[in-house]
Amino acid sequence: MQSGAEAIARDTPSNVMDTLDRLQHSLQHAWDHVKHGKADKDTAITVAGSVAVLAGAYYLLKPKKYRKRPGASELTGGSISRDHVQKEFDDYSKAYGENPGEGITERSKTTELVNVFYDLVTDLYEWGWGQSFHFSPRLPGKDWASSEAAHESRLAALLRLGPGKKCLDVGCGVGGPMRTIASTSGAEVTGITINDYQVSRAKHHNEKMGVADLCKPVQGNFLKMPFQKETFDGAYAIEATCHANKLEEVYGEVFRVLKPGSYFCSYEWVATKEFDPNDEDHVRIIDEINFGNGLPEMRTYKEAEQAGKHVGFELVNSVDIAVASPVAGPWYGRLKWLRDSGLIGVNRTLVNIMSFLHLAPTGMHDVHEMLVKVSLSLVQGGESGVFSPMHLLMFRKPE
Ligand SMILES: C=C(CC[C@@H](C)[C@H]1CC[C@H]2C3=CC[C@H]4[C@H](C)[C@@H](O)CC[C@]4(C)[C@H]3CC[C@]12C)C(C)C
Ligand SMILES: C[S@@+](CC[C@H](N)C(=O)[O-])C[C@H]1O[C@@H](n2cnc3c(N)ncnc32)[C@H](O)[C@@H]1O
Repeated sequence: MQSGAEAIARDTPSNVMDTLDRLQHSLQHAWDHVKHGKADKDTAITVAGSVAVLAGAYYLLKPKKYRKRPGASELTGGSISRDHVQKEFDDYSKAYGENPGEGITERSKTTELVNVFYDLVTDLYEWGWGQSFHFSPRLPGKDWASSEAAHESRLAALLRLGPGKKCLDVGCGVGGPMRTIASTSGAEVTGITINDYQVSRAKHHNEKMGVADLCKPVQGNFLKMPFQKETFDGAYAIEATCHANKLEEVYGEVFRVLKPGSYFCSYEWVATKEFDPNDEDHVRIIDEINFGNGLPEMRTYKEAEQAGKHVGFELVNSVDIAVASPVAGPWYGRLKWLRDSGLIGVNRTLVNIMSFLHLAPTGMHDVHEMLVKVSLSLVQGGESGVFSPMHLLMFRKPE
């Protein structure tokens, strides 16, 4: 069997391997000094520096098959060719109006802009967050990964999924939730996303994790789904329907493809009852959240409830998971931690280095800056309580 080091040696350019070799030798030399009690300040600096460079090189150059996430040196603009990333980002930015609360000005372009948005951010999300593009409350004694899985599998339980059932994931991203839900319930999950780059990423992960038989990502518009009526035994949407101009349009399509008597659960992005449209700060926070996340506008949770009822659903439950548990940590804690620990700063430096070396497409810097900014707005939205990304709505299609 091939070792990790051999694989790195095979997949890495020889000049880089020479440099790594030299570093390894000076590290060995310095370590011998330390062992024999001859360590001085220079030796300590050599050891610390070499460890940092080796760790950095390993992080950046580790061959793909040993990684769960893309490396900083592999950031792309999804399906957008590298010379068009800057222009697409500039056009995306111009699509947002100047007036408070305006969101996307030409609503006929929303779906196209959302697709561009995900071409621009998908690699950055996978790199800096993981395969599930959503938030979760932090459960006591659990790490973020388990808290995320619990947030996802709650939906499998609510939808009463099990082996032989067919479920729809409305806006599936690169399939993190789909894999959790299919593997906890045994149900077959079909995911739909507007973005074809995400479909290729989702297929790649499904194959790698051995769940491709149960998880089927397809490219398509959730406002006009390529499925027959009454196909699915259940459906869920995780932080995805917020991209639709009108919630009725996407909810109506979900209603059509569900079998009578089955359930639809959605974690909705909403302005909470704390939101005051006359408070300039609240409006600014929501505006910034819309821009940095590809949203046409923000809905209130009441409007979301109404939208479901308008298309024929019965409302079974409506609860803001962000405030439901008195013991869970806040959903924005992970973003806050990334910022406070300095990791967002490290990422910014890496993106800048990759852009300077032309390893990342021109424009990636601006996309990353948009995310840095929106991470602050999201934390402010959470701390002030005016915004929730997880208002759970559970609907039932009548028999
Ligand atoms: C549901 C949606 C996306 C929710 C989250 C998955 C993303 C929202 C903001 C994103 C991020 C912000 C800061 C980035 C950081 C600057 C970068 O270095 C690494 C990636 C981030 C942490 C990134 C990760 C994903 C988010 C948390 C929306 C789109 C409807
Ligand atoms: C924030 S991501 C969430 C992804 C996934 N639910 C998760 O939690 O990992 C939103 C998803 O909605 C999808 N989406 C947005 N608008 C869409 C549309 N009109 N049709 C299909 N998918 C859409 C995006 O492509 C993306 O996959």
